[in-house]
Amino acid sequence: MDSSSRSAVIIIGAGVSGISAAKVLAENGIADLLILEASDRIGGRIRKESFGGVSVELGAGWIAGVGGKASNPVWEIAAKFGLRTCFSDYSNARYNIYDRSGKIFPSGIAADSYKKAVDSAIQRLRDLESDCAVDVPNGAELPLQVPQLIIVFLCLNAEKKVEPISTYVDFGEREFLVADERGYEYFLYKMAEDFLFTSEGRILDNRLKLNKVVRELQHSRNGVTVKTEDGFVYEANYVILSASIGVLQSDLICFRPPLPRWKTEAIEKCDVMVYTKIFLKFPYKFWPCGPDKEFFIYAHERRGYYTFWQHMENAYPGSNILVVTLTNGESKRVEAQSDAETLKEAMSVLRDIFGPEIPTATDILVPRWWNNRFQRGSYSNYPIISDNQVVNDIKAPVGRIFFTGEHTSERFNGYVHGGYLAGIDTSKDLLVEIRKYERENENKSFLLEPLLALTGSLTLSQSDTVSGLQKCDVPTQLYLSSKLGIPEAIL
Ligand SMILES: Cc1cc2nc3c(=O)[nH]c(=O)nc-3n(C[C@H](O)[C@H](O)[C@H](O)COP(=O)(O)OP(=O)(O)OC[C@H]3O[C@@H](n4cnc5c(N)ncnc54)[C@H](O)[C@@H]3O)c2cc1C
Repeated sequence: MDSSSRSAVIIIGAGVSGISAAKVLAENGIADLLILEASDRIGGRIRKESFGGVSVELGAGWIAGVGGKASNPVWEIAAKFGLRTCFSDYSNARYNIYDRSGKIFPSGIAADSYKKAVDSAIQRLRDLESDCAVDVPNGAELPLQVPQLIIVFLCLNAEKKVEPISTYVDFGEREFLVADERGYEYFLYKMAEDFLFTSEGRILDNRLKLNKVVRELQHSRNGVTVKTEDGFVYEANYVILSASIGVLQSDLICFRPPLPRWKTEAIEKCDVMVYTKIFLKFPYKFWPCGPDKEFFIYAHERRGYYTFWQHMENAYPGSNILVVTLTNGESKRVEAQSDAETLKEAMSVLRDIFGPEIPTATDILVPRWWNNRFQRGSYSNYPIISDNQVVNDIKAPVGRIFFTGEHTSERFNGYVHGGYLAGIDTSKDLLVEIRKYERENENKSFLLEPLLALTGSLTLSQSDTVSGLQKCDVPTQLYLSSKLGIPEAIL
């Protein structure tokens, strides 16, 4: 058992939603909080790693939704802390489509194919069969993080309820790649600095506990007992759980009593998207560079086979790094094989495009989001045609357990700003609950004391009225609660 006493709130997970939730609580006077994080770092799906002499982002890489009528809060924070970013102009990707023989599709055909791809996406949406990828020539597949394709959905006027992508409607259509040696996660450290004790860029506050894998949440109307894999037990009045939808779908965390059916059904309904950026380091550049060449597409008959490429010269000139993006089935397939096998496949694609003479990559980095038991995927993906009930149920608290994370954001799920805003929302909901509880208890103590004095059977001090009542016998409880109209609170 950990020596720490009961906390007001335990936050599980130190990704962007957990940190923003904790910050709001701290700013509102809940200093007695504890953050339990399974991994050895904060950031969750915001994660940098040194590769090929620069800092690359294995998870979130872009600040998506910039330049619109409202300001993206993550963009504002990044600007405040001077995070280095560069604009990603995807618009030319359509003119850089290579076939298997390395020939670039003539711009007319490419544009036409692109239009077909867009039409195909619309059709698939209308058929309610969208699986987050669309066809390009030869049946290749593009990940839907490519904004132009996402924008397509904005224009949809389908007869069913097809929601536009709120990020682009609200915050704008521009995307900026974070290209900062301190990493995207730097803004999280800066946020944490506001309420946790830090020194020389490190968080030293013992309210943040790393390497604490939560395995069990035992909850009742009196509080939550949190058990971690290393055998520690923590008590809290409330818990905020920010684990991803993939983790909620797995058996990592056991709930006692189990979550109600409406909750588990909603959790199961949300798809998990797997999105993988594979980094390749080369001794020198052999791909075309320039402002309209950052992205290129490989059209292969197999859907999603090493389709979407980006060079990192704009972000880090001279880094000689290429990134290829895979999704879902291809991501899982590649995660299951050795990096050497993946390197072989990627090199074969690049030799198709640029010829046999190109050098072999000297290094490869393959993130494994699907097999990471603290993530189980990259981000949530709600069925495009659905009502808000699923997300509302996923977000709804169960007793004293509150849920947060990008998957609980009705408008911005799947994005960093979705996680950030979800953390704020969840903490605000919890604060309302805490204040309500405090008010009710103040009223109870105020009303109970004279009443109890009258009965002459109990003598309770004002401070222990509620906990004391739990010790008295059931008839007395029933009597008092019916008198006071608070049946649930003291039984
Ligand atoms: C490859 C990839 C690319 C992406 N690209 C973009 C992008 O370009 N732009 C964008 O805006 N978004 C992008 N996203 C999405 C974005 O990263 C997420 O939406 C956001 O970071 C999620 O934050 P979160 O706090 O909800 O969850 P997380 O970051 O997953 O935080 C949850 C935390 O809970 C911890 N945890 C899990 N289980 C337990 C447990 N049992 N006990 C204790 N701790 C636990 C985890 O370790 C994690 O730290 C991308 C994601 C991925 C993976």
